[in-house]
Amino acid sequence: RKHYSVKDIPGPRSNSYILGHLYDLAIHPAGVLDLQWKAKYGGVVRIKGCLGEDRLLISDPKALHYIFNVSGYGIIKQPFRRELSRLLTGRGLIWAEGDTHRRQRKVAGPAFGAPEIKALIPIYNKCAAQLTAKWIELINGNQEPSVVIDFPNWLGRATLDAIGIAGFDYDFGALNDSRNPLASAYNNILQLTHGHPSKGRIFFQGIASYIPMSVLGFIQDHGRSSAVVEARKVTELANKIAQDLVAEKTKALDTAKGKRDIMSLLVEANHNLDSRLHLNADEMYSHMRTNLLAGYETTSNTLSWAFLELARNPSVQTHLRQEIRAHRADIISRGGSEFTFSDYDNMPYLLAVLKENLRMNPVAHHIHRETSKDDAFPLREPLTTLSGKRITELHVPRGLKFTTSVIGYHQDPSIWGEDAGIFNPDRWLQDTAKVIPTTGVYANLLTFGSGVRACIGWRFAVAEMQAFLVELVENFEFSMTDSAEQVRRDICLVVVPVVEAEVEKGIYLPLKVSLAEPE
Ligand code: HEM
Repeated sequence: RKHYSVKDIPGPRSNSYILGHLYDLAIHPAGVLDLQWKAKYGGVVRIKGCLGEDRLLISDPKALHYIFNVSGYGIIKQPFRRELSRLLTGRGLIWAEGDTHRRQRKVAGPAFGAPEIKALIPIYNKCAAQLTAKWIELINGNQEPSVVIDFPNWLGRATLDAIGIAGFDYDFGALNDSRNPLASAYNNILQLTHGHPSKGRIFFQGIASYIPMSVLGFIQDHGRSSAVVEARKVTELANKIAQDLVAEKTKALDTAKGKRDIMSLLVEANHNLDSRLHLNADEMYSHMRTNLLAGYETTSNTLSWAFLELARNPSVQTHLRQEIRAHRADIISRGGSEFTFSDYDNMPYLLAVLKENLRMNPVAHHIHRETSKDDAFPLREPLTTLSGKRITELHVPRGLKFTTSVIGYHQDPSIWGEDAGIFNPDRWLQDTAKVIPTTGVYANLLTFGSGVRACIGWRFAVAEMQAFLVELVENFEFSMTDSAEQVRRDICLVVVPVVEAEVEKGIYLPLKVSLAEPE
């Protein structure tokens, strides 16, 4: 065990024995400490958990490649985090580990392939067009030529509708304020359950791995704290709706074929499988809750950050609008009316803006893991230990908790160039954009994770974001407001915009929106 220790790895001092760096990491804007520490200590930093526990914060590309793409199920999710996730998502993909995960993924994966997502494009286009119609109404009803729009609120409702219809053939009616109980339940669920963590909650999470799973499970199933009670209510409601949807889709198997939503495809795939692979009823309901939670606020907040970047960079906005209009003219000239999957994929500047936003604004800025055995992480940058040894391989003990720093990796100048900290879509149009592939399922980025546990919905999210960007940038111009100038990146499971002087508003990003001038 002597050789498998991280005690000799340099890192910042902690001022709190009880909370280590966990509280600092939770209250600082996302990524700030990661970048400071990376600049000082390099791609592997020793940080403190609760009660003096040693952990690591890792952004070294070779180590990340090993963790995500080589180790397979040898590196696991932290068990207490899986148990906490069970409360909101049940025993679905986010919770599952090892063979159970492999089996679930095999059944669920095919519904997220490229042809399946291609078929969903008209749904995303329609949801984006509905949002446009609403904003035009607001602008027309206003004396000024522009209105101030709270982006996460509007994009949240539009993307909830999109995932409802494309994911389950279920209409939340969120854009139309239909007061659907499930929509209200999921609206801001993350802020309710993960926002403004107290020191007590951080300490609880820090030591949760020492609490037996059965006790943790009991707290979740019977606890009285408002976050836990609310999460149980949401679960009950979502399970009931999932039950009805699965029943309806199972019935539809014998009659009307042809539904292409993710859940219908899953029900169909499950039906055709032999019983060893089968998802049971509980797993099917969990799958719906998992996709709702994993696919909704991630997408809407990523889009909110994209529009902030566009408002800050008017020339990027203009360039993108020109590309969209040229493509629109093409589509009309060939007798079409809508953007298709291949239109979106043949718009280099759109892709550059999308990727640059995913690089600068990864909403899952930390991905947490644990070693399941004594292990060795290879390093790209040799590291000098506290005792003066120079190492190119890091021996880590079994049970070590560590965090991969997505922002640290995304802003590594040795990969992305000296201007790695700046939003610059043009980098994706240059040859240097073909950087040596390191890790990630999309664009060499870790925004969607990588390896066996990579985001199952990344194609879904990319296509959906393309549809919203194209529709909204074609129709509107976006500019900054005083509040938007003070936006900071708060951590609420995902990274969300919060206005410094208006914290009480929660997730909030007001931008000025006016009709785009015709060409
Ligand atoms: C911009 C939008 C999105 C981002 C940034 C994102 C990010 C991520 C990341 C980083 C992971 C890996 C977590 C880990 O390794 O611990 C993940 C997993 C997952 N995501 Fe996404 N996601 C997005 C959209 C979606 C959508 C639209 C869906 C479904 C419709 C979805 C479903 C899932 C599921 C089910 C998992 C768990 C996969 C597994 O463990 O096998 N995500 N996502």
